[in-house]
Amino acid sequence: MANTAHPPVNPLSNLPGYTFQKALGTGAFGSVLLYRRQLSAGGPFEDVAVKVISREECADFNLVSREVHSHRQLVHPHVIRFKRLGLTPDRRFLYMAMEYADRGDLLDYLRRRGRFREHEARWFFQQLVFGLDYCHQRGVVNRDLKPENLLLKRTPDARQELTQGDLEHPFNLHLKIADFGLSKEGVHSLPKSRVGTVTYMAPEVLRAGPSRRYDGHKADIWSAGIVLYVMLFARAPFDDPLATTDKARRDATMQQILRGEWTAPASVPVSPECLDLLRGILAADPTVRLTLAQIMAHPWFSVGLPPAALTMNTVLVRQQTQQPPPYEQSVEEVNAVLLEAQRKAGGGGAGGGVGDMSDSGFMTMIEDELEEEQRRGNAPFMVDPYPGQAAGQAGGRQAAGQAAAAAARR
Ligand SMILES: Nc1ncnc2c1ncn2[C@@H]1O[C@H](COP(=O)(O)OP(=O)(O)OP(=O)(O)O)[C@@H](O)[C@H]1O
Repeated sequence: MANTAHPPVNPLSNLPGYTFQKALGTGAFGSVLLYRRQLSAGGPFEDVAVKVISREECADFNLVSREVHSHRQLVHPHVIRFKRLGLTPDRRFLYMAMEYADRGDLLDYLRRRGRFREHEARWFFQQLVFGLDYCHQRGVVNRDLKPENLLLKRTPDARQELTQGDLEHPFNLHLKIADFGLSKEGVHSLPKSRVGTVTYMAPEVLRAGPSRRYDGHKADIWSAGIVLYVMLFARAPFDDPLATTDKARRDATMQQILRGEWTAPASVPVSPECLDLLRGILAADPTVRLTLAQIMAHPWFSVGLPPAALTMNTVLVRQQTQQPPPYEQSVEEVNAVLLEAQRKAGGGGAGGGVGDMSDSGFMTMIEDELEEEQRRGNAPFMVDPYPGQAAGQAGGRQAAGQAAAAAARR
């Protein structure tokens, strides 16, 4: 698709306090850029990752609104923190400033380092599960968990001796869930997530359609299980690497997922407890799949965790519900930006309104994206985005618990 509204190199050039550093990457809908910003006049600086979304190409502001409001209220050590939504000085782009994860994503790290040892995989998996459980308790499902969307950030107390060349040791890294779906249906007409890998999708997601619903929480748990498998074995449980085209590979992968049959490579030694957990998570039938509470109670998962880590999320959610954490922008300010973006862009997508979003209404804002797609007559995920086209044209365990427990106290 012609990108008629490609952002300039430095779209915030006239925004006081923001200094461009470098481009971080490009997603389905726009760019992500690194900025250094001054928090107050003469005050300290911080690095922020800034997502830039073209207003012209944004087809559904309602969806953007929901994603922004979801992300904004997630305040957790294992979730990328949302900071601010605004319009660029030229008014052509929405920008979203977020916490910057300075060590790239889990996929890149895995590629460079090779498969993790079991205790290293557990370190990251514990963080993923804590972050995911928090999101679910706050009423937010992710539906796009994959190593590319799990970002890494050097821990403040990282130990120099744990670096390996230019690679940090896993125990120096905190995992943070990113990407709350801004790239999905509505923001761009051909979302990359639909085109991209099906590797992390649960069988019930592949089967979903207008008359077949699925539970997004269970689907997230499946995806987390695939992430664990990939960390342990550096390959996906469902795949056909010998397929000759991308489409054939995707089709074969989907069939394998639907059959729900997977094995662990015999060449990689993994403990029986770990395999038992994987079997519980990668159960094709979502009704027998382990819940997050069951995962957290599993002997393989809980190794090295202080008891407080396991109750942290409940405490945190209770505290945040009673007294919302200090957000940089009020809900009214965010809504004003969204309304402004929508108005000038000529009305935006279906429904349009953003006025029903409030802090108190947040907990009722549970996953209804599927419903929305169904209303629009889309059968998500079973759709081949390129019908009739050839493929290729489309262009320290203890520390985890301590971090968790410390966050619970904050
Ligand atoms: N908060 C962040 N800190 C550091 N890097 C980030 C941050 N957010 C995104 N990035 C990086 O920017 C790039 C683009 O991210 P983005 O989320 O837009 O796209 P994507 O995940 O590749 O695709 P899609 O959004 O379609 O799933 C990725 O390489 C990602 O790792």
